[in-house]
Amino acid sequence: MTSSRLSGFRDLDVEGRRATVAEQAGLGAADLGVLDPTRGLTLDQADHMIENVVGVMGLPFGVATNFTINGEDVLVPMVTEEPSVVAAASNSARIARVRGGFFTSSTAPLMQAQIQILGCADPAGARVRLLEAREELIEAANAQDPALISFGGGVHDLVVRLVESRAGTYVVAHLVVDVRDAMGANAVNTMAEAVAERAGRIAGGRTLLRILTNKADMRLARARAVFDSEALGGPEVVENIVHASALAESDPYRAATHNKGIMNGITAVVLATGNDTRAVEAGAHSHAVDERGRYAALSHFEKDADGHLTGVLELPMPVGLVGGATKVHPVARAAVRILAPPDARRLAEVVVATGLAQNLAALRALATEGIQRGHMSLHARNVAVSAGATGDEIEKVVARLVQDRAVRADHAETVLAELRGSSTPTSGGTA
Ligand SMILES: CC(C)(COP(=O)([O-])OP(=O)([O-])OC[C@H]1O[C@@H](n2cnc3c(N)ncnc32)[C@H](O)[C@@H]1OP(=O)([O-])[O-])[C@@H](O)C(=O)NCCC(=O)NCCSC(=O)C[C@@](C)(O)CC(=O)[O-]
Ligand SMILES: NC(=O)C1=CN([C@@H]2O[C@H](COP(=O)(O)OP(=O)(O)OC[C@H]3O[C@@H](n4cnc5c(N)ncnc54)[C@H](OP(=O)(O)O)[C@@H]3O)[C@@H](O)[C@H]2O)C=CC1
Repeated sequence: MTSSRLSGFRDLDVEGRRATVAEQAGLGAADLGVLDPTRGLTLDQADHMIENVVGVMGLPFGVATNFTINGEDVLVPMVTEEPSVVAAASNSARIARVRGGFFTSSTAPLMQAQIQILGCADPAGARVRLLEAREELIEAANAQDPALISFGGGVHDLVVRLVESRAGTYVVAHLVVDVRDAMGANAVNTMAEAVAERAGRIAGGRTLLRILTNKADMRLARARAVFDSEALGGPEVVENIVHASALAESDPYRAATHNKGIMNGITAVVLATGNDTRAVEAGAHSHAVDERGRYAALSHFEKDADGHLTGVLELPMPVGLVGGATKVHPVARAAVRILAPPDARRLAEVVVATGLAQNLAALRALATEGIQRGHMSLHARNVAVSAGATGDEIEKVVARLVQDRAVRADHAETVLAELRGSSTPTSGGTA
């Protein structure tokens, strides 16, 4: 990647943008041909992915510009139905660049599978017996996935917890598995199922659930950035964003929306790369519960000693490069080619950096002019099209809706009727 700072990129047509991305990412133009809606996922491929297939649904695939992560420029592929998300991520990344962009780190890719054991007469004793059998259980689990072992992964540890419930005490054994470049659900579930019966016998109970936990708190990725005070709009903006962050750290009503803003970025990259959005979302929301049991903001913003804004975001990021839809979906493969991450950890870090960028853009808008001007002026295109505008009419209707500060379907229909020289408003989408 030569540069992600692509001035004027948004003003190109789709073909022009695609050629620019291919050039910047060092790809041949044909590599991104699958992004053409007529050449993406085929019905036959879809029919092999899920059940009862009757079609394929398209979603917009964009790239966020301006990202520098650990000193390297990268174009970030994003799939989302929501207007202003890609613009917002690009906008924040542009501001972050002033002070070096995003800096990221991550833990080893450790996923955990749980084995629930019921009816142990002596749960404390069962726990210790299981820990005594650690080597035997790890060896049996590792035997399930020689490929993973050959890549340097495999079971890393055995942890045993006692969980009190309204139905009694459960002994819950966790296989902690280094899944390397996989998301890892299938790999760890296979291992848990293979050793569960033996674990139950050692514990003196009956095994029930054998499944990974989506609270992937041993597989964390982090991003931080310094957002220049002047580029943000001055010291007052920094102050206001700190207050916005503080409210989200203390008030679950605000935290839910704050975190939704983060997930605008995260889910878009996870989806673009064919990863499991629900697994990432479940992990994120479980991580948002703080040590006092309260749901809180995932990110934190502070003013640094020089008066600039620092932002940090850390959360579980179970994304892979080798399994699931990432491997079979042609568009997901194109997204991975654009990003070219050397491994799944790097992909996880890019996802979290995008989440932080997305969060900052929304907070900056909220802490200054409000969300509606920037968001609604991009949303206005949807409204214009829903009202029936086509071709050149779309931009003309958008301009009027924004100018009149009335991004509404009824107003779009009135404006469209005026443009067409008719006094009767069009009725949505039928023109
Ligand atoms: C929308 C902007 C970016 C406009 O911001 P602006 O300052 O009017 O834009 P600008 O024209 O000055 O451009 C600034 C940069 O933004 C990018 N940009 C700007 N426009 C485009 C575009 N059309 N296409 C592509 N990129 C665009 C682009 O990078 C550009 O720089 P350049 O690279 O061109 O030199 C700004 O108002 C913003 O960041 N708003 C936040 C929008 C947002 O967060 N949307 C998410 C939906 S709202 C929501 O779901 C979550 C929320 C808000 O509730 C979360 C929360 O409460 O915390
Ligand atoms: N609760 C949840 O989140 C659940 C999620 N899922 C789904 O599971 C899927 C992901 O499972 P996952 O285990 O990642 O997928 P896969 O089983 O498709 O891929 C993992 C396998 O890929 C092989 N592999 C090849 N190269 C590598 C490498 N470099 N690093 C690691 N493994 C490598 C390994 O062995 P080998 O070659 O022997 O295959 C490994 O076991 C997703 O589709 C997800 O939706 C499923 C159940 C529950």
